[in-house]
Amino acid sequence: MSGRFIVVDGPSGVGKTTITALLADSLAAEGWLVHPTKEPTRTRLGQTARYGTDDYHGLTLACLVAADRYQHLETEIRPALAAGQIVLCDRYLATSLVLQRLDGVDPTFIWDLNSLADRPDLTIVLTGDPNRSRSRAAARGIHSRFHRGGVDAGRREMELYVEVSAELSEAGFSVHVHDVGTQSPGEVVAALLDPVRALLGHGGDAQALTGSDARISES
Ligand SMILES: Nc1ncnc2c1ncn2[C@@H]1O[C@H](COP(=O)(O)OP(=O)(O)OP(=O)(O)O)[C@@H](O)[C@H]1O
Ligand SMILES: Cc1cn([C@H]2C[C@H](O)[C@@H](COP(=O)(O)O)O2)c(=O)[nH]c1=O
Repeated sequence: MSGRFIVVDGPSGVGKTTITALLADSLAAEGWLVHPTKEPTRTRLGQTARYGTDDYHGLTLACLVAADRYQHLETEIRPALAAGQIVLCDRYLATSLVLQRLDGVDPTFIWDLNSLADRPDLTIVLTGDPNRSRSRAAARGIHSRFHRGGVDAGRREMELYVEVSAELSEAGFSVHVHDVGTQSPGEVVAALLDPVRALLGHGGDAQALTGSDARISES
């Protein structure tokens, strides 16, 4: 039994956490076993990375988030996949390729550091107006130096996510870039269900999920 590994990435405030949660609800309502999670994780190591960006920079932060990722894979993601679940992860490799690069780390080092991390079955990259994303992040609350900086910082972050999406595709990753524009969270999720259902292999027909597939909930 083997599940599916889907990650949701993109700039601060673009809506990753909101969309991951709603996507998880939609898939669960269709009967799929879903394991929503996020990086950095809620462990001591992960929280050190999430809230420690004023203390840790460059190579140190790159190694911290990579260590958290390997622990996450070993203790949570791989077991959930082995149990046939759909793992939905808020932030993953694209974040490292963008934020650590903004932090002055050579991309080759970031690729090398992550070379033994599992390749997601689908990488969703959300993009959107940097002004809107930055204001949403500010309204929600700032807990990282990467959230600070004005719209110029937001624009650079967004451009890098677009570049990194192309890099990931070239490296053989399956990448779906979605511009959220002025869509509501519900509209974003509705648009993302197409590529997700294509991955899950039932052509958008939730009724086809009736008990024979190992990834379907017993309930
Ligand atoms: N499509 C949307 N339309 C309107 N508001 C949204 C939308 N998506 C998210 N929001 C709101 O924007 C704020 C930031 O959303 P969220 O925390 O999901 O973003 P994020 O990308 O996970 O941010 P971060 O990376 O900084 O944690 C939240 O208050 C959320 O309710
Ligand atoms: C996965 C990942 C995270 N970070 C840092 C950047 C931010 O401080 C936090 C993310 O916090 P949020 O609550 O999700 O906005 O973690 C990083 O530098 N590199 C990474 O790969």
